[in-house]
Amino acid sequence: MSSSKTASTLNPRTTTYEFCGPLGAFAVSVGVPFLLYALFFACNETNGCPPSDVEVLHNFVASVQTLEWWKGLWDTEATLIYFGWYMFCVVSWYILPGDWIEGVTLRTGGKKKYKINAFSTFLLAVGLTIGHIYRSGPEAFTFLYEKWVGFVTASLLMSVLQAFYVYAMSFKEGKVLALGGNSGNFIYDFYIGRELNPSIGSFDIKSFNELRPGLILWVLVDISMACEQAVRRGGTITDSMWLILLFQTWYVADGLYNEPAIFTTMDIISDGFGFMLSVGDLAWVPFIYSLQARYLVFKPLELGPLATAAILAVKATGYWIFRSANGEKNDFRNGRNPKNLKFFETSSGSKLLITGWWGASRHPNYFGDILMALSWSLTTGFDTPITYFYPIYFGVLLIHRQIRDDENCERKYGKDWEKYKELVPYRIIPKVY
Ligand SMILES: NC(=O)C1=CN([C@@H]2O[C@H](COP(=O)(O)OP(=O)(O)OC[C@H]3O[C@@H](n4cnc5c(N)ncnc54)[C@H](OP(=O)(O)O)[C@@H]3O)[C@@H](O)[C@H]2O)C=CC1
Ligand SMILES: CC(C)=CCC[C@@H](C)[C@H]1CC=C2C3=C(CC[C@@]21C)[C@@]1(C)CC[C@H](O)C(C)(C)[C@@H]1CC3
Repeated sequence: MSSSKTASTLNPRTTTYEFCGPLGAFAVSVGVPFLLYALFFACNETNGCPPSDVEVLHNFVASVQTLEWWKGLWDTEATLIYFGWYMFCVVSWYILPGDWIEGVTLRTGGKKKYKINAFSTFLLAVGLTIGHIYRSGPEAFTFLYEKWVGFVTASLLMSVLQAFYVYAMSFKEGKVLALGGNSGNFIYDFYIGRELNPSIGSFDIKSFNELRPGLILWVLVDISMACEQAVRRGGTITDSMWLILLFQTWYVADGLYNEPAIFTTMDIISDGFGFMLSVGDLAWVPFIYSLQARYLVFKPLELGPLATAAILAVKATGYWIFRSANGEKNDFRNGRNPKNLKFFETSSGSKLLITGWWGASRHPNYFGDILMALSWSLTTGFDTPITYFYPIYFGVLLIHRQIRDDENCERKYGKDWEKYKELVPYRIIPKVY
């Protein structure tokens, strides 16, 4: 077989588009950076959240027309700190000890190996931060609040640079491309991700970005918001700030502690690494997911014991569903079945769970995740719809993800997937959707 024939068998052309094709890919690529800035300018202490005054809006539109305003998006110090932070994560990956574990079997028949030390990187980063605050006071860690826009720009710059790098490197010989990212259309492939697992030596770029620089930064951003609130309130923070700090730190710590579970997710198994994931991991997660904490800096809120208990109940229910569902699947995919769950065997040889959480709906983990997202927004009360952006976006993302995953599974399992759908008819919320 000629080498070009081998390449086309291994990496077939993508013939169907997701995200409404190149136009949709272009819209999201422009829309995500736009939203990152828009959610800051539409929700901050100077303009309000949302700006209520027509004059504020008018002044804002006028200032955008000046060069000075555009220059304000750039902050050299923030950029240097951000790139330093990224290097800290890379060096931690390299020097901190960790087991090397195998991911799932790739379509080439091989398996990739990943170093498991995301949780220790998290402990190191948070430990150093808390030590710094303890020594120098909360005012020493408010710079993420003060230089917000500069950090957003820096993270966008890093996302764009990485997306171009992986796109260019994907043309080197012998690369395994994502089945959905090889359309030949630059805009689409750049966005979706052309190469399945871009890496530099044993350093896997996709899983590294998904778990470390953005996810851990999100917790540091929340800590910085709590510090800013503490400075303003003479050293104390509100119960709502404690809650958001606890919830989101828990969510991140849980994801990192269960690092091996990420190797059975859709992003790692079937999606390529392109602008969608680079900007999602590096900019969107730390600077959009922390919106509630940033809001609570300038709108401090004491919830009281009843509201706190109710919000805790929503969070705990969501977490219980999310963790047990992800645990059941991860155990099962790694050859364990401690709960003795029933399954059916597909003709591809792979098995699908049909009892336990995966018998209640086809994506029970999404349901738990949405409940947790809702609990985070509830900590901000009901004065503005803007802090509810996250659960709304997340609902849309997960519904879209469920459709994409259903299509992937249909391709993988053919008629068996139809049978599975009859056995498990609900998509996300058991008995409802
Ligand atoms: N916070 C955030 O912003 C986001 C969080 N997430 C979270 O990430 C996690 C991973 O999500 P994602 O990868 O999309 O989806 P899942 O973890 O649900 O994984 C989907 C895969 O699971 C396998 N599977 C499906 N049904 C069964 C079954 N019955 N038994 C065994 N295996 C089955 C299939 O792969 P195969 O059969 O090939 O193994 C399928 O492709 C979720 O918890 C989600 O909530 C996701 C996106 C954003
Ligand atoms: C349009 C746009 C900005 C898309 C990007 C989506 C990304 C933000 C998400 C895609 C999948 C994600 C996952 C997590 C964070 C968000 C992104 C990157 C995750 C790391 C969060 C923590 C969880 O425990 C998780 C490990 C299960 C999860 C994996 C998927």
